[in-house]
This record gives sequence, C-alpha cells and structure tokens, in this order.
Amino acid sequence: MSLLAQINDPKDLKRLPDSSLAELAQEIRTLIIDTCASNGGHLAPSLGVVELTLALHRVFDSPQDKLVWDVGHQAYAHKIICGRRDRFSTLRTLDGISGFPKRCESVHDVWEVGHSSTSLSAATGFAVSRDLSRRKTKVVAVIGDGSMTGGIAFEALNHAGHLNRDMVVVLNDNEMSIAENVGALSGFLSRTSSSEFIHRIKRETEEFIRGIGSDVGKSALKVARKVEESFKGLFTPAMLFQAFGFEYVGPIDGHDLPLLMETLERVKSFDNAVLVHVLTTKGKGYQPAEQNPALFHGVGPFERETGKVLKGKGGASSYTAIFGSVVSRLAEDDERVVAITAAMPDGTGLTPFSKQFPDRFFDVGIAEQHGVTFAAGLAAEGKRPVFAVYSSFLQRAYDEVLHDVCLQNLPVIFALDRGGVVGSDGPTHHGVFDLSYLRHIPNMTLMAPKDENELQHMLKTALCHDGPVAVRYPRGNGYGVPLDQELRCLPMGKAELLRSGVNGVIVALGTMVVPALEAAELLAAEGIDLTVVNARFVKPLDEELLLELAGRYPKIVTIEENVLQGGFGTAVMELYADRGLHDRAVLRLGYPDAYIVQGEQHELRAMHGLDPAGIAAKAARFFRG
Ligand SMILES: Cc1ncc(C[n+]2csc(CCOP(=O)(O)OP(=O)(O)O)c2C)c(N)n1
Ligand SMILES: CC(=O)[C@@H](O)[C@H](O)COP(=O)(O)O
Ligand SMILES: [Mg+2]
Repeated sequence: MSLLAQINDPKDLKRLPDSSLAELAQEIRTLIIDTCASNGGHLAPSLGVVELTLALHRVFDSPQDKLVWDVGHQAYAHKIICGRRDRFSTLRTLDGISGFPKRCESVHDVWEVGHSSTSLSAATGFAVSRDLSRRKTKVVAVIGDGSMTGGIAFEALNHAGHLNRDMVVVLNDNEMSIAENVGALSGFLSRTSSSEFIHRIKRETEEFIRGIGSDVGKSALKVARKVEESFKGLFTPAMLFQAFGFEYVGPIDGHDLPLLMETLERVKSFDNAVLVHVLTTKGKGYQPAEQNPALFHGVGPFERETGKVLKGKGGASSYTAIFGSVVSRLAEDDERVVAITAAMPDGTGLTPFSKQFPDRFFDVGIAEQHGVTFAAGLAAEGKRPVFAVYSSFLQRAYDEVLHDVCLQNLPVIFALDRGGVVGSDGPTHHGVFDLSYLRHIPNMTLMAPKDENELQHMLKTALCHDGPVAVRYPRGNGYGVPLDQELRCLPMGKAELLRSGVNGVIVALGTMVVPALEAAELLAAEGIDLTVVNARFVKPLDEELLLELAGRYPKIVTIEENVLQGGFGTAVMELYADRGLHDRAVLRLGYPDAYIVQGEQHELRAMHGLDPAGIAAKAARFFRG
C-alpha cells in the first residue's frame, strides 16, 4: 500500500515516521502532476509547496489551528492530505472538487479564495476572533512573493504588526508571480544580511569612536556617510518585516523538510506576530514546470512525459490574442497609447506589446487599484492608457474606476478580458458582474463584441472616444471569422440589426449574439420568426432602436452573460419604464443572483439556458405564452 493511501486526514500524517515523509512528498507530487496533465490546473504553484504543506500539517493541528492560503492555487497538497485524495481526479471539473480552498469541501479549508493578497487580513481576523474567545490555537497564513505585492497585504501587515497577536505568516518566496515578479519588493526579498556588511559597520563605528577628540566634526560626517551607504546594502527583508512589527525568521530552504518542521516547531512556541521567509522553487519536481514556471502556473491538459501542452481543437485565435495584436497596431499609429497589466502580461495578451514597446508597457504587479489610478494619471497628462485586466480582478478597483477615472472623465480604456464564465477556475474568476458594476458609473462607455472581428473595431472605437471606455470580451477562442485589416470606429451607442422577423425580438449582447442567432434559426423551424439585434453597447444604449422595437413588438427578449441584477436587460427595462412603456413584456436571460459553479464554459452556459437550445426553449415559451 502506498503511503498516501494511508492519509485520510492530517492526523494520519502525524503518525508517519519522519523517514517516510520524503517518499510521501514524491507520491503527492505524482498525483498532482498526473491530475493536472489530464484536467489542467495550477501545477507549478502547487508543486512548489509540497514539503511546506507537509511541514505545516505535521507541526500545526488543523482545523483547530487555522491554515489560510493566499490565492489558494497552491493548495493541492493540502487538499490531498485533507481527505480529498480519492476525489482529486475530479479537480476543477463540473461537480468535482474546486481548484481553490472551499469551506463546503472540508473543515480544513477555513478560508475561500481565488483572488490574491487577502490571507493576511483574514488571518488577522481569525487571530483577533480567537483572542476574543480566549482560545489557544494558532493561525497561519501562507502568502507568495507575488501576492505580497498586493496593496491589501501591506494594509494587513501594518495592522497585524501593530496588534502583534499570535499569528504566523509564511512568505513562500519563489521569485515568481505568474510571470517574473516585478518591483522593488521582489528584488529586496532576495537580499540576505551579509556578515561582511556587519563587520564594516563595526569597523567604521570603531573608527568613529577613535576619531572623537581629534577632528570630531569632520570624522563624524565622513563616517555617517559611509554608515548610511552601508545601511542601504544592509537593509534586509528582516528589517522590513520587523519595522512592521513582525518577528522575522529565515530565509530557509522550503524543500528541506526537517528544517521546515524544526523552524515551524520553534515558531509555534512564539506568541507574537512572526513571519517565516521560505525559499521554494516553483514547479519543483517536474522538470518542464521548473523550466517554464509561467507556462505551468495555470496550465491546460498536457502530455505527462514531455510537458507538451495539448491545444484545444479550435484553430481560431483567442480574443486575448486578437486584443494583443490590435493594441500593438493602435500603438504603432498613436504614440500616446500605453499598456498596463496587473501581473498578467501573458494572460491578457500583452506580452508581444511589452516586447515591441518596452517603454510604453507597465506591469504594476498584483495591484489592480494602483493600475487603474496610474492609468488615470497617465490619461490626465495626455496619454491613452489601455488597462488590460480580467473582469473579476477589476472588481477590486471599483472605486478607482469611479473616483479616479470616471469622475474626471479621463480616456482610460479598460480591456476587460474573461468577461462571462471562465470555466474551471469557478466562482472567484467568472466575470459575470462587470456590466452591473460599470454600467451605473457616469461617463462610462461599455461595449461587448459579438465576435473577434468586432472586438478589433471596438478597441479602435474606444481610442476614438474621449472618455472612459470598457470593452468586455470572453475567455477563449473567437469564431474564426475573417478579420478586417482596416480598423474603424463604430457609431457610438448604435446597435446592429442582424435578422428581421415578425413575431418578436431578441436583443443580445457580446458572447450571446451568435447563440441568439442560432436560437432564432431553431425557432424559425418551429414557426416563430424573430428579429435579432446585436446590442454592441450597454452604455450608451441604442435608445432609438430599442424604442422603435418596443413600438413594433410587445415582447422583447434580452440576453447577456452577466448576472441579471443591474445588467444589460435591466438597462433595457429601465428605459421602457422611464419612457412609460409599462405594458412591454421583457424576458431577461442571463445568470441568476448566485455564484456560478466551476465547469467547462459550454457546460455552464447550457446549465443556465444560455446555449442556443436553452435560449430557444425559453424564448419559445415566452413568445407562445
Ligand atoms: C487580485 C488578483 N489579481 C491577479 C490574480 C492572478 N494571479 C493568480 S496567482 C498570481 C501570482 C501569485 O504569485 P505568488 O503569490 O508569488 O504565488 P506563486 O504562484 O508564485 O506560488 C496572480 C497574478 C489573482 N488571483 N488575484
Ligand atoms: C489563480 C489565478 O488567478 C490565475 O492563475 C488564473 O487561474 C488564470 O486564469 P486564466 O487561465 O484564465 O489565465
Ligand atoms: Mg511566487
């Protein structure tokens, strides 16, 4: 029997002799690699923390002690140890286990996550709550070096260090975000205190003391300068975290299990806020992932033996790639164009831009709030910033969009990728709220293309417009439609009539336009002849056309890949209500007031009746009823 077969709970892990742990780590790695090879997943982050996970579960007593994972994309070993070994093959599939910690899956998953940099705030909350309840348990947050660049992590450090409660922060430093980590913090973390510097300081201080009594002023000045220089080099991660009020331990090798366990045992006896700096290798134990940790950060299915990523069947370019090539073309013609990403250069398609225009490309780290306001500053001074960002991550910067961009009516372009359901990442990552959280902001223009060719023109349109614009498009491939070479500005706030029918109308937005057309064909075969409109704009709405349609048809269907609350359909209903058209029946199709589960995009759309058959079925009932 394998060692792993004996582990159903962290308690089982504690029963194993130390000498078996390396073998167990190997078995866990094998299971993670095999599963990711077939399902895809966050392979490299999870492989990097296998030893750390074992050490944490050996030393601490989950679930009484709370383990809070940042992002949660590295928690596969934790899941396997904590009762999900046998279900691990269902990772990230519909009805399968989540790729992130999930409270409903296990008592050991104490904190749900998917977006980064929240662990320290959550752990502070756990620690204070424990103290208020006078319990004697431990709280441990595990945060990566990339996630540490997020502003909220520093807000928490500032507060937690001041409170100085009993809590442990494990800084998992693999010198990588998804891509190369950026900024001063990452360079700074790799510094260690050098005894050479300490000796120099000592020597210079002694010289200074000897100098007193002779030419004191001159000597003091000279030495002060030297000491200042020395201190710059001597400034280490320890000092940074100590300045925040944390005790600092490390850096230690995060793959040395005995050292990890010994260090954590020691730290467990502290009753103050302590940070343990652990150095790990992203992708550890799987050569292709170690060599290309960015590719294997979050990877689709791949060939186990070679690490060759298996491509889907579609030959069409992704929306992301089309965006990437258009933004470069726009930048060639307009030197005001600059591009920004918050730690997602590959995911947003900006890597080619970063190579072609290195001076006009900015990776701000995991700092969406800063990214938006940075863009606003650029726009205020005449640049045309394009912030390429996942829909769900922009949620974090709502106030910056409202207060810094839109209030000043600044021409920032939001290239809003991953709009709609994204698939296996699940509820934390679905971009199904953006229409609602952007539509009501004054000055905002909001559009969604029906296909990748229209995306091209919408990006051009955004650049033509002198105000904030969000262009929202989905994860995945386009339809393979021909791409116009010449980019043109679409008429602002104008929808597109795609099909004329006599029995009613469907007004669809973005990814729902093609399915709506297909549904109309299905319905035509049943004798229901519908008009189909590509809305293009959520804001400004094509009021003229919508009012005209309301004059022609008493029943109108709207379809969007957004929650219904506050979305596109609601905008249409508001228009009719505001214009006194109270007798128009509007059927809104979209996502319900609920978090959407994980699964393939097509599965999720079908589950919610947003595939052609589902649309046709609902529309048929509505128009016949
Ligand atoms: C708010 C937010 N922005 C961006 C992301 C995308 N993202 C997920 S993991 C990650 C890198 C995290 O780096 P690090 O914390 O060092 O963990 P590692 O993957 O290196 O283990 C990024 C940018 C996210 N999950 N949340
Ligand atoms: C954990 C995280 O936030 C990212 O790794 C995300 O899973 C990437 O998603 P895409 O695969 O859509 O780029
Ligand atoms: Mg990292």
